[in-house]
Amino acid sequence: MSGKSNRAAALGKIGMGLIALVVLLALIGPLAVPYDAKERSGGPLEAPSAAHWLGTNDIGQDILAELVSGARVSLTVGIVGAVCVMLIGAAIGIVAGYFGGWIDALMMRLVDVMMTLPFLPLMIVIGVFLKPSIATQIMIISLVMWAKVARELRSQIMSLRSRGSVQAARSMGATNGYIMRRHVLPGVFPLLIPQFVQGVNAAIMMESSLSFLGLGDPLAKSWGSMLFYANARSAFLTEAWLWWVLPPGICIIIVVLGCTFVGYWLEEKANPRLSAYAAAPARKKRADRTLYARLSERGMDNRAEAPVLTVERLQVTFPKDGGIVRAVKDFNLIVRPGEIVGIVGESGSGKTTIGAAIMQLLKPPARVEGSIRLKGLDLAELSAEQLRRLRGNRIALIPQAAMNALNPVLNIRMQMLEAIKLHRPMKPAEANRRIDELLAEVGLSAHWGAAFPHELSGGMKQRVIIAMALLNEPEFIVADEPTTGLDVKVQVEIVRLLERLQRQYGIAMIFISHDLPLVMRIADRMIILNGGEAVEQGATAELRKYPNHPYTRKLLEAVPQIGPAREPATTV
Ligand SMILES: Nc1ncnc2c1ncn2[C@@H]1O[C@H](COP(=O)(O)OP(=O)(O)OP(=O)(O)O)[C@@H](O)[C@H]1O
Repeated sequence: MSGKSNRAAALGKIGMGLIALVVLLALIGPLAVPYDAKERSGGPLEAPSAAHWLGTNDIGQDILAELVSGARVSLTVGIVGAVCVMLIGAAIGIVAGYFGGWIDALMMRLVDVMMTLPFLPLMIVIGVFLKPSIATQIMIISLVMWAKVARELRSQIMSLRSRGSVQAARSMGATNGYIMRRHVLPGVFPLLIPQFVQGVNAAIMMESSLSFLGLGDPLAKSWGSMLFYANARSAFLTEAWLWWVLPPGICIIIVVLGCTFVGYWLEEKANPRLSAYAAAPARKKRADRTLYARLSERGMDNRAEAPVLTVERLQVTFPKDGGIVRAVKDFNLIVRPGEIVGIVGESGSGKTTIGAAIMQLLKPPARVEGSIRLKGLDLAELSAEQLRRLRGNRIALIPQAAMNALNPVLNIRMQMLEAIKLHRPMKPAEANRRIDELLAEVGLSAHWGAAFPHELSGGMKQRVIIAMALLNEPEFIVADEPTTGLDVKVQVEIVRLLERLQRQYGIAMIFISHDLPLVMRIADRMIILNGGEAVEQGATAELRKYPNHPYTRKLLEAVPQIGPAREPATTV
């Protein structure tokens, strides 16, 4: 967990402690009969005598009782006020953001008007007009605060509405009610909680201000009304302020600080990207050090480094119709640290078979010959248990069809938790933090962890698969057609994401695809495969400029437009 998240959690605990203190005060409130300052003579307030504090003088009540009673009023107005604000603001924000068009235009103009109205005169006019009471205070608080909530939620809903999964659900004939329930509301719900806490905070402040202005219920003792009476009876001018101004002031500060800390913590929890982004530079630095800084320190490029993966004379055959299919013929491959090697070839050329052979996933009757070494470790010699420990841990696969790779009956977080548990014992809290961090890395907010695969668009599922592949920080990744079935825009997003993460973590990777332009975007080196045979290989830029083999030339000619090739990793 990042330092920032630690800080947020610590502040959250302090905040909850402060709020618990005030709630305790509010709970014992009924036991304390408030001292009725109104009944006292209209003269200046005094500092209480010792007898007063001991409850032995004729007033018979003390400031403490008033403070305790005030906690009830302030909390009630704060919570009820915030509930009203959230209900009005959320209803208007969600409807405007979801339906858009003229409904949105109309509602947002109303929001604009509300936000430009001068707050203080409005409060005084309404308060005087409706007569001071708790109900009036709640009404003023709701009226003044809903517009901000509506505006923030509207923008969230607009971004959720445009997500691929919502579009897909709509294209499958899902009703507005279904989309709202399954896609939109689950997306905004985590944001409502921190907003509510902040709302309570603001409402308590506003209640104090209203009461201080004399717009509070004259019969209900609140901290604000204590300040009102303190002001009205000159306590601010005498030493009595210490007793009549400081205690309610401190109570207000305690509850406001408590809500602010809890709100901050909840916001971090609802949006782990806030902390993930803060943590990102440290992570990058570490990856840079392991890969690029290390290389420049030695004055060597990565071609001089020991390969992460070495494949020598790989042959794969399948029995078919009494004969055999030679799916891979005499294939050689070297992948060095931090390198992406693209394997390109048309359908049936043997790409997936090579990936499966590297992952040791081919079973008889498939026949595999040759050697596959991960940092010198001969994978063919490992036992089934050793291989199990290796897969998903030191080497990971990003499979072709993300839709089939995810378990439809488990939510994303459960699947990611299982992937971690398979390889390393981790406390649930730590594992969950790792999951949130990885989801944020692939551009998904933490609440998607609770989603089931069918709730995710193809691109989102592929992001989840990428996050799962990275969970245990593998040294090597086989990305087998990781963009199949995705539209062109999402394909580019996924490739950029893979490239960023690969650079960030310094992982070696093979990127398998039939899509030559896509491979050229990401790969440092490429291998052109035809009929199970590597017909040509070389640095991407070289191969593009000077293709030797007729098949490579044919493939290049078939590409209408090619984007700039990725610079080799060695030039960094
Ligand atoms: N389990 C199997 N049994 C028999 N033949 C197989 C098997 N798996 C693959 N092959 C054959 O091996 C050859 C290479 O298949 P492979 O799936 O590796 O190609 P590919 O380049 O990945 O194709 P695509 O891009 O369509 O996935 C094909 O001729 C295929 O028919």
